Amino acid sequence: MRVVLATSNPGKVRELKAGLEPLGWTLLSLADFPLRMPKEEGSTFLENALLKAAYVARATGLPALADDSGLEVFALGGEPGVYSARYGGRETDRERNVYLLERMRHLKGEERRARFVAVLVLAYPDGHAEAYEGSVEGVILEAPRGEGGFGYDPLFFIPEAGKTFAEMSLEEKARYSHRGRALQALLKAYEKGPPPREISRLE
Ligand SMILES: Nc1ncnc2c1ncn2[C@H]1C[C@H](O)[C@@H](COP(=O)(O)OP(=O)(O)OP(=O)(O)O)O1
Ligand SMILES: [Mg+2]
Repeated sequence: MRVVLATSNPGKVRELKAGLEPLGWTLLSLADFPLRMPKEEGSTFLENALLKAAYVARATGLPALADDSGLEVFALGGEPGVYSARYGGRETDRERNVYLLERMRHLKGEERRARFVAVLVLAYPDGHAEAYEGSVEGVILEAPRGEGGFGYDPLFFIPEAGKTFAEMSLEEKARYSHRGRALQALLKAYEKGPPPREISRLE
């Protein structure tokens, strides 16, 4: 199967390519189809992922896989959530990390718990779409650690691993991460070919 990765985020492309390898799909990207992507105006990760995947599937005539994901800090009522990519209007990952630390300055210990959520939507040109979700809990450190990954990875610490996502290899991050878990769900659904449509159609 030929599938277009409907993301402009190089960090996501890297993780999706590695995670989908067992399926043997031919993966294309937005570099192969220069499209102007729709505004992500949904109020949930699912809505935004569906918006992106459905748009690219229609525009290319090929199945398309989109990822919408974000960080939810419990003590901040789920911030930054669906605003993770533009938190505080900050333009770069580094600036958004600084902004998040600022917002969390008053929070100590258990109050720094957070989760990462990823929703993958695989949309087909005929309008059929499927969603796969993954999440992981961790703690937001008081200073960044590690050079790998992207986004809030240098601040997101997994106690069980004793590392942030930015200190993990691609393989190790895939085992723990929200996106890795969503990919595992997709892989399981597709291990014997496309799953029956009636159980996976999005309304
Ligand atoms: N321009 C924007 N303004 C406000 N919020 C945004 C904007 N773009 C994305 N978001 C929100 C939607 C998502 O839930 C969250 C994380 O962004 P997300 O779209 O997953 O990452 P991304 O934009 O880096 O990759 P992608 O190319 O896959 O869309 O931030
Ligand atoms: Mg986006």
